[in-house]
Amino acid sequence: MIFYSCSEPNANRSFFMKIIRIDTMRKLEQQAIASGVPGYELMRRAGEGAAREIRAFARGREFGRAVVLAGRGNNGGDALVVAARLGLPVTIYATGPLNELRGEAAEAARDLPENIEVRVCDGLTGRDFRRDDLIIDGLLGTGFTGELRPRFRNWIETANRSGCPIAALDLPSGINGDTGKADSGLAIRAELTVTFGCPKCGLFRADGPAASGRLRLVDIGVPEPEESEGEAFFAADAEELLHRPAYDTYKNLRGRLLIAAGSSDYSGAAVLCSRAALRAGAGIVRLATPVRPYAALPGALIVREVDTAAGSFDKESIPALAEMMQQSDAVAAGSGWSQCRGSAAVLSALQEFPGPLLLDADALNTAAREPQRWLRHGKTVITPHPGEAKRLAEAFGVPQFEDRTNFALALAAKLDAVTVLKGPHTVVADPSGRWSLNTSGCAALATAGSGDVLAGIIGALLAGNPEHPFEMAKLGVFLHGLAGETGKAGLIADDLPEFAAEAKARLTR
Ligand SMILES: NC(=O)C1=CN([C@@H]2O[C@H](COP(=O)(O)OP(=O)(O)OC[C@H]3O[C@@H](n4cnc5c(N)ncnc54)[C@H](O)[C@@H]3O)[C@@H](O)[C@H]2O)[C@@H](O)CC1
Ligand SMILES: [K+]
Repeated sequence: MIFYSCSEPNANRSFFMKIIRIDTMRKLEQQAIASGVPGYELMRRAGEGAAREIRAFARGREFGRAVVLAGRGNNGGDALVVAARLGLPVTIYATGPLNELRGEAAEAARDLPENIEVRVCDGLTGRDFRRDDLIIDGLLGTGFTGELRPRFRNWIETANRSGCPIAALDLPSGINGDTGKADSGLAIRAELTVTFGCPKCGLFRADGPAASGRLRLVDIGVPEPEESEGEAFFAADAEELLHRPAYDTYKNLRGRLLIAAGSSDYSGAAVLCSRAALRAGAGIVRLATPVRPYAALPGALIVREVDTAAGSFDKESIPALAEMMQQSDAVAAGSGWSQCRGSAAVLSALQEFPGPLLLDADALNTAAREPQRWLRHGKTVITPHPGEAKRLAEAFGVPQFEDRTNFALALAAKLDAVTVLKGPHTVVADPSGRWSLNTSGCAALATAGSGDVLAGIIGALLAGNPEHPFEMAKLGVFLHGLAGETGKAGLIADDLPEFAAEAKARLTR
């Protein structure tokens, strides 16, 4: 309808989001070179793309200098390309003389502008970094094997200890690209990792997520991989899903969302969820809530206080909800509910909604309390954090796999619901067996109310595009992650809806 221009999502639409192993990446590079793209051209694309992403990362932050750590392999070659394009004063710390580099890296060294300072260093100390430095990690990429050599331990430890933000190229140095393990117990801790061609498995496994931070992907023009270890969701995927609404659209067409949220204890959750839904582009948002919140409500919101006996949704709320469901394209429920004896009956009533239903927070805890009442078949999105997922698993007899992807898939299959298992690289799993890992976001999202905002964003997307809950859940999680990234120090959940709207606007064609 609004966001999605195709009638059916194409499972093979964006090959570049396939997560692959290192040997597959090497094969793709060789294929690209064999088809006539020079190796140095691939490196140039990688470096230029990384510089673009790093400039975006640095925008609004006051870096005085970029310190580029360059190893002797092609990861170091990428770093030299980046150094020339950052638009910041640059100092390169190289592990060896640049005139000893080979292959594409030697070509990058040849093209390095002469005015860039290069220091060949054995070891680094804290004095080699300034407070306002941005560090670029081009020490080790996919060629890293075995134990870190002592000199690299010193470089990585010193960079991590400097307190300066680090942007890693392709992989955080020290992380095994396949297993994600920091085999020597040490790896660069990056805030941003810009990876090239296809995302590597190691970014999503073991120590990889904590070491790599938010991820960006640069398309360097390698062919589509045949092998894949899974899917990851990047900006290009969001761009594909987001389209400007038609000029002659109207509010009903942009999606009508009913939010059933809040209680006398948690009235703010209803406000966060509603605000997020409005900012995410729902045409009409109606809030059903037991208690009028203290916090200021957006004027655009339609609010109805529902009857309850105890200040949280119960049997008495059902007639109002049923009436409001008839005016809605999607329903999002559970944020700030708190639980009472009557909430199970409310959940049963909501499950009769024929369109997409998103269930969050205490709606999920309610389902876990009375699993025998679960009626839904399809068109459901659940957004559990790990604690809620555990309760659901116990109630519904779902094996609690340690691997989060398998766990989310098992929940999705059992409940016949798109499952958004929240955490670093949130997993979105579809009952069909498809799954995707999110790549946006940062620690700032681990804050009270963040989940209420996520529920509102996905709810709005579902209302606008009810036929594609899996795609809309992935998109909503991605936008929510970007919103967290744009936050300044002291970000709170109240800031997220506006930031999510800005992120969406940047990605909308
Ligand atoms: N080949 C290509 O076409 C492209 C490669 N690209 C870049 O090239 C990288 C791969 O390049 P390389 O294969 O040259 O490998 P890397 O540059 O990742 O690593 C090789 C270097 O690491 C050293 N090394 C390996 N294990 C070590 C250890 N345990 N301790 C310390 N040093 C160690 C090696 O001696 C060598 O100097 C990718 O990660 C990516 O950044 C990109 O430029 C895109 C195109
Ligand atoms: K690196």
